[in-house]
Amino acid sequence: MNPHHAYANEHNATANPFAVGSDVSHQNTAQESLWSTTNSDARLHFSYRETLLSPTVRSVMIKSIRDYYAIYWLSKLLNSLNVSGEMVRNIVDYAYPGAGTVVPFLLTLLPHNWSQKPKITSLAVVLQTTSLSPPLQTPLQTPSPHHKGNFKIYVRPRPIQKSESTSGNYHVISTSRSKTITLHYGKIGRTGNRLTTEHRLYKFDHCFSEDTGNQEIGNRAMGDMKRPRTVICYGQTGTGKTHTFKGILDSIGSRLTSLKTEESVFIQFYEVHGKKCYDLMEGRKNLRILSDKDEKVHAVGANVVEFKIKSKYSETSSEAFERWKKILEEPLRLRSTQSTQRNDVSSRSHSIFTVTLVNESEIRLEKVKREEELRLAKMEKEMNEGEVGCSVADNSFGVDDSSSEDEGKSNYDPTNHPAFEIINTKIRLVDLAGSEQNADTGKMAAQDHKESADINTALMSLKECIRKHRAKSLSNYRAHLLTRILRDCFVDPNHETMIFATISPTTIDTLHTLNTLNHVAMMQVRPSKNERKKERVTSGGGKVGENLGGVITNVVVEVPIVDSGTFNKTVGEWTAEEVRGWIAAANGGKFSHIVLPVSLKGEDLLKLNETSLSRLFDMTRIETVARGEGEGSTWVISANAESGGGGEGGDPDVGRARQEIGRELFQALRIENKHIAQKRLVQENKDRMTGR
Ligand SMILES: Nc1ncnc2c1ncn2[C@@H]1O[C@H](COP(=O)(O)OP(=O)(O)OP(=O)(O)O)[C@@H](O)[C@H]1O
Repeated sequence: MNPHHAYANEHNATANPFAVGSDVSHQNTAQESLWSTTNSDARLHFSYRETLLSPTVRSVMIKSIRDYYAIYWLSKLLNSLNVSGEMVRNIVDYAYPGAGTVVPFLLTLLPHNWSQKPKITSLAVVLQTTSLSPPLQTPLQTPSPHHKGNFKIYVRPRPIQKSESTSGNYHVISTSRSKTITLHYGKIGRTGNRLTTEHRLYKFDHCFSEDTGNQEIGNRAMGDMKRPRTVICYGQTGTGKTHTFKGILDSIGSRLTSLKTEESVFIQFYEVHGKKCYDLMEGRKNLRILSDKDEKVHAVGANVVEFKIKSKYSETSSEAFERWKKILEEPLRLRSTQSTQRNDVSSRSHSIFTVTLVNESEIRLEKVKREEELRLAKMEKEMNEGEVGCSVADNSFGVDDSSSEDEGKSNYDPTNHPAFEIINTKIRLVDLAGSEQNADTGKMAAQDHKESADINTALMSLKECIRKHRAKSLSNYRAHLLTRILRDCFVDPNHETMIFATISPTTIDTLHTLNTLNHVAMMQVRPSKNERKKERVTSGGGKVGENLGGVITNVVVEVPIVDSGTFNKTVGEWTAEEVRGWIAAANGGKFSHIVLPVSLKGEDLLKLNETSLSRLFDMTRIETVARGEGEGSTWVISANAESGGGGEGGDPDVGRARQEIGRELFQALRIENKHIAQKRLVQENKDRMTGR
């Protein structure tokens, strides 16, 4: 938004959608009612995103990210020169947050033939471009994640989309050396005049770059296919879980169909939606998930489709691969999707695909063994005549998801089910439902909220199970249907689990990305005994404990958000137009409803005290008119001034509100003035040192 747009006068009244004097309070009401259907967090998120996208904050934020890298490079270079730590600190202190200017300055100081000079020159180039290049960064003090055993965590950011960049989004993440990822988490203070940027460095088993293709992802997920494994795609809606899932499906297919064998694999594909389960291989038929006496989970009645790796010996790999794709076409289409605000085709269910590689001779052996067991059991029963067989309650997850010890066991005999015939290797691929947050749920109905809550519960259970398992304590996988299905991951030491956390690189998704990274970071670190007693980690914007396995460089920069190059003068030097521009954007737009006389300059403003400032404008509900004749009017009023005029003898509440605004305006002006004066001083010092 151009800050000047907030100022309206009679001449541009028709061009401005908020015409002079028109009452737009109904728009506020509509917005309020939308917000009232959700909770206060949503409001917070909306305003957070909008603020980060505003042009002024955007440029300060991008500069802050670049400065971070500039400082990093700078200290690295100076270190390589064996410059003393004190010197590095002094230079960095001096330069920050204007590291963009310190690079050319450094060039003037360094000898012409200095070997590192080209590097510094290229840094200057980096700083001049708008897109950020990933830094060659090593974590300064990253605690290495504990040995992760069978769990691996990968992070995959998706590329920024065209629509996102055209709406002013920019990168807030960067990956480096395949192991670390940095999230630049900007926070605007309540006054709107302070930006705090946290640069959070996380370390994982692998961090892919945005341009990594699905083939590389698939290869990583498949490994040598020798051990049973579960690959889980986890992340916020719209970050590429399904894209990754489909890529891995293709990789499995292409790996299998490259084999020269007429053997078969068996495929199951179903989805879990709330407490219901549907077979994607058979027209979304209702399924029941039951545990057998060994607590192995089975999708009872699920269609198990046989896929012959080569239908005949002469079939080529690409023909076989086409058959593979064909088999999966319908189930992929059938996946339950529903429109949300974030992603038009958003998965609101967990999809579970399994492929089982079967060794026929072992199947036969297993069958014979089972039949023998059944025969013996039958004989025993007949011998104990009169004794009633133990019938355990049906525990279809579709009906009951309680978590007692006996639950889930049934008299269902898995040997009759082909899914039981898991002999060699089983590959399970899970596309989790998107972790939708309240911020995205402005349009959600009550049913959707319930669905969202269930998804979040499932994801929390998953995280907890992984943590518990890694801490070698018992995982409560019975806590949720999803974790029951994934039971192998928590009980079978031979089972490998890989989590592909997908994230969005953009500003608007910062809070979600933070959430995803924090969660997967929590999964990767085995909690110590002490930590288990005293859990210090909170998610989202809260404080993050060291056990996240990441490093947080918390850099606080006070930035006069309004003064981002539009004018670099002290308040006393502002023209009337600059005054209006500042008023429109200062303190997060808090004064944008104020209309000052058009001729009021910066020096006039500084002469006014709090009371005189508050008398400059009149606050009535419908229309706010500046004091001077024909000097303009405005369309919205202070949140504090609900009714009536604020003039002498008017509503005392409005009078107080007006005084309050006057006081805040007075303070904001002084803070702004101080910022600009400080900045000017720093610049003068630099000029003096460089002899300009
Ligand atoms: N790595 C990537 N490269 C290119 N495009 C991608 C990548 N990841 C995601 N996309 C694109 O982003 C969009 C959203 O991706 P996708 O549907 O896979 O997200 P999702 O996380 O599965 O969302 P949901 O949870 O709502 O299903 C799609 O148009 C997809 O093609």
